[in-house]
Amino acid sequence: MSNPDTLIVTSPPLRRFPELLGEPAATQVLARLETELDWQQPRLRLYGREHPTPRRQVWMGDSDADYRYSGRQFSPEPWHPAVASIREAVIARLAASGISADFNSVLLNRYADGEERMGWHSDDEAELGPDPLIAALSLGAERPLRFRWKDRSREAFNVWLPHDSLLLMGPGVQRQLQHALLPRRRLGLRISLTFRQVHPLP
Ligand SMILES: O=C(O)CCC(=O)C(=O)O
Ligand SMILES: [Fe+2]
Repeated sequence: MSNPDTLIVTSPPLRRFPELLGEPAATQVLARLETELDWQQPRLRLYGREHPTPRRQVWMGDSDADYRYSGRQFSPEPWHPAVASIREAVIARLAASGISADFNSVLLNRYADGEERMGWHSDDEAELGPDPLIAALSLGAERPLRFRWKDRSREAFNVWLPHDSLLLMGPGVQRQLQHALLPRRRLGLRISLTFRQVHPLP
């Protein structure tokens, strides 16, 4: 079988699929997202002080998929056609593995270099429901996503995310683990697209 996926953790399910889009499509779409999206750098409040987010991001999705992230409310941008077709490719790849998923929104993260990063968190906002399924496509520089268990007696681990790989965080991952994209030296541009299903709160 070509493109076998790697089961990193069985329970809760954490799985990496190589080559979602193939070349040259993956490299072309990276350049397109880099230039065509309106990348934002919101300021974050941390320990009572404001800091620029150490990366840029775009929140995209269906118009009713309002979302809170790091204490901020985001209204999604409309689907960019390239992102809409990536969403279809993600859903199709998961379906081919017997996983039924739908996504009404995506957070795109742009890390210009190895200094840019994302701190420890779980994607456990109420809008995502109790057991979200999140699928993350990585484009550009290969970096590790670091995972640690909320039960700190278990060992933390890295998941390396090569260009064009898809990481699936299944039910329970956000409840049991946190993840972070830690700074690393000498790395170039990376863009990740983390697809989610948001259930707007009443
Ligand atoms: O850039 C990554 O791979 C991680 C992104 C992430 O954790 C998120 O969007 O919640
Ligand atoms: Fe996350």
